Amino acid sequence: MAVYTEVPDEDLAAFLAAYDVGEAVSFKGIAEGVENSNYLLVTTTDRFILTLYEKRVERGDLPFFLGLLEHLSARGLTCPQPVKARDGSVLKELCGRPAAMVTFLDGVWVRRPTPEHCAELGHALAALHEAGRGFPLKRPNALSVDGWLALAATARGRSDAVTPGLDALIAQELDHLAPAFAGLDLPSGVIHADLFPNNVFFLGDRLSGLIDFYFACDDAYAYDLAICLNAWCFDPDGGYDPAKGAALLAAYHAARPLSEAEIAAFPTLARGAAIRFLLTRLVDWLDTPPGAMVQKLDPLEYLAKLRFHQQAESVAAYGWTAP
Ligand SMILES: Nc1ncnc2c1ncn2[C@@H]1O[C@H](COP(=O)(O)OP(=O)(O)O)[C@@H](O)[C@H]1O
Ligand SMILES: N[C@@H](CCOP(=O)(O)O)C(=O)O
Repeated sequence: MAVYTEVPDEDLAAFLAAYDVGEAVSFKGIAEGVENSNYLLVTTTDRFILTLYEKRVERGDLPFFLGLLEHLSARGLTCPQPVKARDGSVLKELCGRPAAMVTFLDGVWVRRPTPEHCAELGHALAALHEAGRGFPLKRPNALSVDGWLALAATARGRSDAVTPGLDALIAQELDHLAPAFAGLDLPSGVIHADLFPNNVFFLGDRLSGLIDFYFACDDAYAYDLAICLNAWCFDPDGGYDPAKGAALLAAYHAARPLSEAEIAAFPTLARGAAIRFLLTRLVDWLDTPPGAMVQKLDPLEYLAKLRFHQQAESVAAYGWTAP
């Protein structure tokens, strides 16, 4: 479920009066998503997504997220474009929440990605990294090493209830990753940081757009690629699929060549990307009250991915070597 805030008709009409988008024809809550309240709004002129930002999104981050969508759209990336009100602003208030309207993107997300989908993704991710250059606002990654340590502290003493030994494994992994990440000096800029299949739309076999930039931040480009490899290149049974990984890495490298340092760091980045989602899922798993209308995601899926990366000695473990 992702409608935390219900919007009465009269509040919607008052909100829309500030825009040149016509009048509402239909207005429906969207069940998918976890962070914010999203509505599909059809007006007499077009279709839009209306989002009310809920408590996990910092109000102070919204200019970064909305400004980034404008910056990327202006550079040809297909992503939602914030709709300007008549006064030129893109951020308003609705039902006591910060709220914005963005353009609707056609397409569907793929439940079972193939190597061809992964190649499309690799190309689009490199295009996103290139298009993000020159974006003037900065947002440090709150879910990098310091964020992982804070999440681990929140879960400490409770994780073994999810699977025995998890507390110690997390502590050992962070002892390894904290100095390893501190020693990295990789090409960085704006990254999406959550480009899972549900945030990538396809029309047929062609990628048609990217959504959900609410974890976007400044970090290493290759870390974003590692997040994608984790999210796209493992099969539902948990096995790593080298054909998907090779397709993703090759397509990315063809569009934005990876440096030797990025290639050498890839197994470390993949471990970091795995612990990041292991920890956020774990804390959500432990802290979400029974019966809450939020889909809890399995932390152990990411424990299995982490174990795979712990065995990887080089990027060759992912089925790809640089040409
Ligand atoms: N610009 C858009 N165009 C079309 N559908 C969208 C758009 N933005 C969001 N959606 C729909 O809303 C759902 C939830 O959006 P998302 O941004 O992933 O929510 P959350 O940030 O709450 O996880 C998506 O799965 C998609 O179906
Ligand atoms: N991709 C994250 C959860 C965030 O969900 P989204 O709907 O905002 O993409 C995970 O899988 O843990």
